[in-house]
Amino acid sequence: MDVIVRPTPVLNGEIGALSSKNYTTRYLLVAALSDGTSTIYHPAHSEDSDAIRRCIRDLGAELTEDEEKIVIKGFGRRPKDIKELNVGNAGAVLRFLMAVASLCPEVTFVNTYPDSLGKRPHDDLIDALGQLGVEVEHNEGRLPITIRGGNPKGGRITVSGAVSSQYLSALLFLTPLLEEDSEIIVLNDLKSKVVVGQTLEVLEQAGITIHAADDYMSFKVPGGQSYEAKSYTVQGDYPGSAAVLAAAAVTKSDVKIHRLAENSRQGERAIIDVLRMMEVPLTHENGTVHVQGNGRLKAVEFDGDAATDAVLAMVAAAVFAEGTSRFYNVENLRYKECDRITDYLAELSRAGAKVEERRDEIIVHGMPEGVTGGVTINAHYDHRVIMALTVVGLRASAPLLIKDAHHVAKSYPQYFDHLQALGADVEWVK
Ligand SMILES: O=C(O)C1=C[C@@H](OP(=O)(O)O)[C@@H](O)[C@H](O)C1
Ligand SMILES: C=C(OP(=O)(O)O)C(=O)O
Repeated sequence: MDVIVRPTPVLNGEIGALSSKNYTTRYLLVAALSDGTSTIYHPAHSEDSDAIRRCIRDLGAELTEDEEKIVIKGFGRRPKDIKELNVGNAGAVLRFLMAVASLCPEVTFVNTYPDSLGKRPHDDLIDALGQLGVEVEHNEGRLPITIRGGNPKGGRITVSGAVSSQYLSALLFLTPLLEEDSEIIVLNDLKSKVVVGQTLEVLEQAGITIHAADDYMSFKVPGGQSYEAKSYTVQGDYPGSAAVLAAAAVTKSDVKIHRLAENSRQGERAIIDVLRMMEVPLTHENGTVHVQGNGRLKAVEFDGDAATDAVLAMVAAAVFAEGTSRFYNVENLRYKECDRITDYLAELSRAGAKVEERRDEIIVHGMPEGVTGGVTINAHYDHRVIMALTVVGLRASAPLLIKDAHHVAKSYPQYFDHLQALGADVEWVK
């Protein structure tokens, strides 16, 4: 399915934020790793959250769901002996479950997105699991991957954080369940460090003790722990909402998004600060962000690693700013659903934006007069590319046709419904 995005000068209205992808993944996982029955209120509904629902059910968790909540009876440290898991295109789900699979005799993760998740590297996690005595068969660090676990005991593990924080998070979920104490040492920097804060927050809520160094480069994990069964409430999602906020920032708007907690640990909360730096009129009070855009924005310089999943939306806003913006420290955007530097900038250029890439930077020469548009965009299987190009299309002279825009459902199936509700001229076409 494709989407046509037509120029839309004005956006007005209110929406509730979608539920957080990252917290939904984590709460479903810790509920599955407990022996009791947990309840998760307002879980996300998307392809990635369906993927973890499906996989933990395959591993032996019992799930019952209604409109408001999901009740999960976990499998604790004894997942079912199953042969195959399909995580769809969900990177975090794959990495977290690769660690959990080391409690199973033999599980194969199949490759259903050869051109997206199938291209992403997992070597650093494979190496770390190897140190625990887990045997991993793989295709040059990529899917399909077979894990032959059995009985890892714990101990000293080193893991590189240079490509993704998800490898470290995976080990933090696994090691408390092992018989012996573990020490995890992070080598070569740690990208997306703020997301590890979300992992630690959820582990603490699940009754797990971890001793983390302040810089998150080393951890002491007591072994023999059990996940407690609990009730959790999923907060609103900043990465997805960042795209809607960017849309409001580049138009004349009066837009409110509710359910975005001011004190959230999501790094992508920085979209608010970045839009403020761009001099977009907005307020953030009582969980509601209110943007009253006038279409005028100023260029910014920003360390994108602090808000990994909102950088594409920030860049889309910068396309219309006065001056040159620079988003630095973003190399790990290259290892996502597509290469979010080269592939994304190719699509932005096609739409008429003036952008330049470095190995770890995105540079945007702002065009307050707007871009030409009138072209077809390749989504590269990437929900965040789709959302960001939609923002650009709202302020193009001629419509953008985004091919395969249904991949937006990886994290935000209702994205185009939300934009339509705010008055955006977007339309699904076959
Ligand atoms: O732990 C997580 O849930 C995530 C970590 C981040 O990935 P990296 O650590 O690979 O940057 C983020 O981009 C991804 O959407 C979700
Ligand atoms: C990169 C993302 O997700 P994942 O790594 O879980 O596939 C994302 O949601 O933008």
